[in-house]
Amino acid sequence: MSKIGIVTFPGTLDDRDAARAVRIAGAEPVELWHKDSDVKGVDAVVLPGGFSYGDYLRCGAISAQSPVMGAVIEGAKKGLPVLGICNGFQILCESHLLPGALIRNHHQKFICRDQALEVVRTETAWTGAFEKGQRIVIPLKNGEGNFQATPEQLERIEGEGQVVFRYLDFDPNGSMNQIAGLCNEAGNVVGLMPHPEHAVEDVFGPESGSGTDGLGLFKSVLESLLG
Ligand SMILES: NC(=O)CC[C@H](N)C(=O)O
Repeated sequence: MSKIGIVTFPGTLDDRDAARAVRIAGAEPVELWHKDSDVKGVDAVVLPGGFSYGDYLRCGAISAQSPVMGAVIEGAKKGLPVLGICNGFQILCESHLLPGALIRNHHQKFICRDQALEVVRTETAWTGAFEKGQRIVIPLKNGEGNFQATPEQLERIEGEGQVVFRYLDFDPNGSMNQIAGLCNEAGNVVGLMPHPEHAVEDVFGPESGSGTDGLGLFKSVLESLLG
């Protein structure tokens, strides 16, 4: 059975839901702690959402310097699949595994809603089980989800096809080009602001969409690990 590491930083909130999503998808979750200096031989890593280090300095900035991130960065460069969800996406940008930055929502408020997304890119370790252009609905909950990049970075992101998800119907935070999620050039590292781990069971998932649209990310990585 594939093993997926879930990293807990001080202030992480969604590690248990991420572990549950991994289990429902059919893999074994492995607890990783921010002080770990290796990733215990896992097949993939999830950086879950939350408020690591109380969002001090900038969301994800302190976590990006933790020992475990040294190992995650090293693994990611060799092709280890890594998924950053919300605060995890912020950590990936702060670690420079993904380009750009997440800043305060343009309306300056924390937002919590079921959000429609377009799956723009399916050639990644985490989205292969979706159809290109598929519409999915998963929860979104953050204060700093506004994706910004320099004009050169944005041109490169769009030119290389690194946009994985875009917001549909409603602009929740002012992100450039409605970008909700990105991948690195190789496609093994994916970060997104909305929370797929909260849409993996009928009874708890959003009322619109299938309710379990988030499961596709976790199923996708297992398929990609099988090759
Ligand atoms: N749900 C989350 O992971 C929130 C991330 C971060 N603390 C923010 O508010 O933007």
